[in-house]
Amino acid sequence: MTAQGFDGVERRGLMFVLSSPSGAGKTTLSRMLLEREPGLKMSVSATTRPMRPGEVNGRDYFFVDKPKFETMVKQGELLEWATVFDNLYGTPRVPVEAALSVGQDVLFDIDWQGTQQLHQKASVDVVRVFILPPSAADLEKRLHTRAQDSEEVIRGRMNRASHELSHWAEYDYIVVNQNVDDAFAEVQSILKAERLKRERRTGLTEFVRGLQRQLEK
Ligand SMILES: Nc1nc2c(ncn2[C@@H]2O[C@H](COP(=O)(O)OP(=O)(O)O)[C@@H](O)[C@H]2O)c(=O)[nH]1
Ligand SMILES: Nc1ncnc2c1ncn2[C@@H]1O[C@H](COP(=O)(O)OP(=O)(O)O)[C@@H](O)[C@H]1O
Repeated sequence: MTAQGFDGVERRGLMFVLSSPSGAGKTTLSRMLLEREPGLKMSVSATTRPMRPGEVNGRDYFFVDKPKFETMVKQGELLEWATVFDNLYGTPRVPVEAALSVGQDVLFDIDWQGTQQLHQKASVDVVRVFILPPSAADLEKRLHTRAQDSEEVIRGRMNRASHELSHWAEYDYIVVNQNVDDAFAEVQSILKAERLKRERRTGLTEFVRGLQRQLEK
């Protein structure tokens, strides 16, 4: 599980988690990260929720029915899974392990339940970021401008937001998404700094030994 840093020092891949109340901006920030950060691969979840306009099966989610999802759970195909808004969501295990094994970092857009499960399994490799909206009014406005859900679904998402918010303290970093470019810069800085953490940089001992050999010549 090693990646090569820009400086040539090997390190372990990391699992970068973005969570937030629905509508706070996870999807937007994830897309920006994937566009600008080479070496980062999105984990595409499986879900039983209906596809929204503009979504693509296999890109945004693997859209499956409930029996298929339950089979995936039984066969141990999911790294974590949870019920959110009456639908089932889960992370397929194989693509994540494959990406980490070739030295890529993996980005997850999952809720607090999935984040807890991932952290229990791989704590040192998991970086947890929680995105907050600047206000409840902004959150509601964003859910409306996204124009992908019915009034009833939006009401449900707003009702759940306060419950989701209550899990903020289980995360390593908190970003308020007021201006999207500022929030993106903050999320990107977290990723860059986490990639440099000593304990992930498995190649450091060898690198420093090489430096010492050069100095002793
Ligand atoms: N535990 C878990 N949660 C997921 C997974 N995929 C998506 N979610 C979460 O499910 C919630 C609903 O996602 P979605 O229906 O796409 O609506 P969104 O909130 O507008 O992104 C969000 O909080 C996602 O982070 C997953 O694989 N596992
Ligand atoms: N900082 C921001 N300011 C204004 N609108 C935003 C901002 N960030 C995201 N949005 C918009 O809010 C809506 C919800 O964002 P989205 O990324 O889908 O949220 P989530 O994935 O957390 O549900 C989208 O229409 C998106 O374009």
